[in-house]
Amino acid sequence: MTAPVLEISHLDVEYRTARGPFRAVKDLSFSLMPGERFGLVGESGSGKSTAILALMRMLRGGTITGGDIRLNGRDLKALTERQYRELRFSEMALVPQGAMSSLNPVLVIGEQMGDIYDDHGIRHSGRERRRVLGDLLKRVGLGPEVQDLYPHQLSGGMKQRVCIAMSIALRPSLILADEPTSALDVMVQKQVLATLGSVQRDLGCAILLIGHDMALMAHFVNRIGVMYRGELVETGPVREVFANPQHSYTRMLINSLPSFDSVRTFRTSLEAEGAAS
Ligand SMILES: Nc1ncnc2c1ncn2[C@@H]1O[C@H](COP(=O)(O)OP(=O)(O)OP(=O)(O)O)[C@@H](O)[C@H]1O
Repeated sequence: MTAPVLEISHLDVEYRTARGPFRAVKDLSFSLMPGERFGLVGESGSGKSTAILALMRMLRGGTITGGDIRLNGRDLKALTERQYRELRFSEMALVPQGAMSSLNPVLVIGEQMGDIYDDHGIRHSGRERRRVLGDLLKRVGLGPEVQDLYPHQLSGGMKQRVCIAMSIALRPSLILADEPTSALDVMVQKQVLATLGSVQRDLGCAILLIGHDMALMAHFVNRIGVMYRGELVETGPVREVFANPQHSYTRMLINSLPSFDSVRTFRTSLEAEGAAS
C-alpha cells in the first residue's frame, strides 16, 4: 500500500498574546497521498496559515503544543534546525501568500533562485546555472530574461510564477501553497493556478492549497477540508462536500458563492477535470 506524503495528527498550535495563550489550531488531523491535491478552506483567521507555517517551522510567536507531523514517514518535530533547512525546498516547499513580500527587492530574480541551489550545496558553472534557471522559468511560462530583472520590474502574476518556479527547483514531494493567487485579478488567478497545476502534475508531488475562495479551490483540488475557528470541521472529496455539506459553516460557504456563474463554472470544471472522482 502507498504511504502518505504528509500525516498530521492532532496538531495544536498556540500563540502567546497579551491576554494569554491563544489556540489558533486545534486537534488538526489529515493526510495527503502522493500526487494528491488537498485544499484547506476557511475564513480569515480560521488557522489555515498557522497550520502551514507550523509545517514549515516558520511560526512567528507561535508554538506547536501538541500532535505529530510526519513527512514521508519522518517525524518533523524531532528534526534539528539544520535538518529542517535541508528539508525545505528539497522535500517540502512553500509558495507564500503575496509574492511581493517574499521576494527580496534588492536582488535580481536569478540570484534569489540560485540561492536555493547554493543553500543546498548544489554547484553549477555560470552558464549551467543560467540554463537551469531558464528551464525552471520556462516551466512556469516565463522567459529566461526574467533572471536579470528585479521584482519591481515584474507584474504580480509574474512574481507569483517566480515563487512557483522556486518551489519546484529541488523537486519536493510536497508543495504548500498559501493563498497563492489572493492578490491577483481573476483572470491571472486562473492562469497562475493552472501553472501550479501543471508543474504539480509534471513533478507528481502532492499539494496542500489553502484559501478562502471555495469556488476557486473546487477547480483545483481533489479533496477539501473546511477550517472554522482553528478546527477542521469537515473533510472529504470535493464533489461530496459540495453535494452534501455536513457542517453549517460549510453550507454557509457554499451558499455564499458569489453567483450562479461560480457554481456553474465549478460544476463544469469538475466534469472536465474529473476532480473529485
Ligand atoms: N503572531 C501571532 N500572534 C498572535 N495571534 C496570531 C498570530 N498570527 C496569527 N494569529 C491569530 O491566529 C488565528 C489564525 O490566524 P491565521 O493567520 O492562521 O488564519 P488564516 O485562516 O490563515 O487567515 P488568513 O486567511 O487571513 O491568512 C487568528 O485569530 C490570528 O489573529
